[in-house]
Amino acid sequence: MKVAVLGAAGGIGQALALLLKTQLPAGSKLSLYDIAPVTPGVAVDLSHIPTDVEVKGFAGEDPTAALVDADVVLMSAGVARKPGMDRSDLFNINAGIVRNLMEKVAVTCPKALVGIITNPVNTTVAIAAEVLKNAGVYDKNRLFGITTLDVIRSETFIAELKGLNVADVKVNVIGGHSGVTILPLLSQVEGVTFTDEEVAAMTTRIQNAGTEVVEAKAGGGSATLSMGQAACRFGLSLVRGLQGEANVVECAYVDGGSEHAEFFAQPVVLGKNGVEKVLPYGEISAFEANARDAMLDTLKGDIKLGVEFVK
Ligand SMILES: NC(=O)C1=CN([C@@H]2O[C@H](COP(=O)(O)OP(=O)(O)OC[C@H]3O[C@@H](n4cnc5c(N)ncnc54)[C@H](O)[C@@H]3O)[C@@H](O)[C@H]2O)C=CC1
Ligand SMILES: O=C([O-])CC(=O)C(=O)O
Repeated sequence: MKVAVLGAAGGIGQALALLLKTQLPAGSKLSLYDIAPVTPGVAVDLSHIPTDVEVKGFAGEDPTAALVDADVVLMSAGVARKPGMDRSDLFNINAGIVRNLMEKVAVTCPKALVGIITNPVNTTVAIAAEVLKNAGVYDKNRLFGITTLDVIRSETFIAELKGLNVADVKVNVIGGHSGVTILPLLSQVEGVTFTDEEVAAMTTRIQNAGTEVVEAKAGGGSATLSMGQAACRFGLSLVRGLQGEANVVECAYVDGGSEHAEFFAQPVVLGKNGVEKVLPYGEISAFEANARDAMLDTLKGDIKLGVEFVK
C-alpha cells in the first residue's frame, strides 16, 4: 500500500506523516511531497523511526515522482488561515494549487483514493472533481473531502460536557466543512440527552472550533496536530477499506448522490474501490433539519465556485 502526502512539509503534513510512519500496516510505502526544499529531509528524519514503512521525500515543482503507484493521496498543500480570515479567503491561492496538483494525480495515479484537506474543502473538492472529469478519469467513489476533524472535535467536546469516556462517543457530522455547513447530529448520540441550550451551544462550538484554534495560535496558523490525527484516522480507514476489511465507516464530504447538494458530508462505507456504500444519515431532530436546510445555499454556492473555477 502506498500513501502519498502532498503538502508534507507543512504543519499538517509533518504531523500526518509522523502518524502514518508509525501506524500504517507493515510493508507500506509513504511518499512525501512539498514544494519546500526541506521535504526530502523530513523523509530522512522519519526514516530513522523503526517501523516497517518505507519513506521517501520529494521537493520541487513537480509531484509526479511522489505519485507513481500511489493507492491513497492525502492533500494538505496550500495556505492556512490567520485571525480575521474565513476559510473562503483561502480560495484565491488554494484553488490553483489544488487544480495543479490534481492535474498530476489525474495523469499519474488516476485510480488512487484522494482525500482533500486543503481549504476551503467545500470548494476544493469540487475543483478536484472537475479536473478529474476534464481528464476523463473521474470516479466519484474515489474522491473525498476530509471532514474527520469535525467528527473528532464533536467526540471530544461531547465527552467533556457529559463526563463520558471519549472512546464510547460516536457522532455523525454532515454537510460540509465550514461554519454553518458543519452539522453535528447531536440528537443521535447514544446514551446522552442535551437541553435545547446545550444543543445550540455545542453546535456553535463545533462549527467555530477551527476559528478557536486560529485565534489561539494568534497568527501562527490553524489546526495542524488535531488535523494530523484526523487525517491519519481517515487515511488509515481508506487503507483498511482497500485491504478488504468490512464495515469501515467514516463521515466524509463526497459526491454520493445526496438529495441536498452535489457534494455532502455523510457516513460512507469504505471498501476496495473507495466508497462502497453511502449510508443514510438517519433520523434527525427539528433543530438539525432546520440547520441542514439553512446551510444549503451556502454549500451549493461554495460548490459552484469550484466548478466555475475549473471551467
Ligand atoms: N480539512 C480540514 O479539516 C482542515 C484543513 N486545513 C487546511 O489544510 C491546509 C494546510 O494547512 P497547514 O498544514 O496548517 O499549512 P502549512 O502552511 O503549515 O503547510 C502547507 C504546506 O503546503 C505546501 N505547499 C504550498 N503550495 C504547494 C504546492 N503547490 N505543492 C506542494 N506543496 C505546497 C507549503 O510549502 C507548506 O509546507 C490549509 O489550507 C488549511 O486551511 C487545516 C485544518 C483542518
Ligand atoms: O479553521 C481552519 O482554517 C482550519 C480548519 O479547517 C479547521 O480547523 O477546521
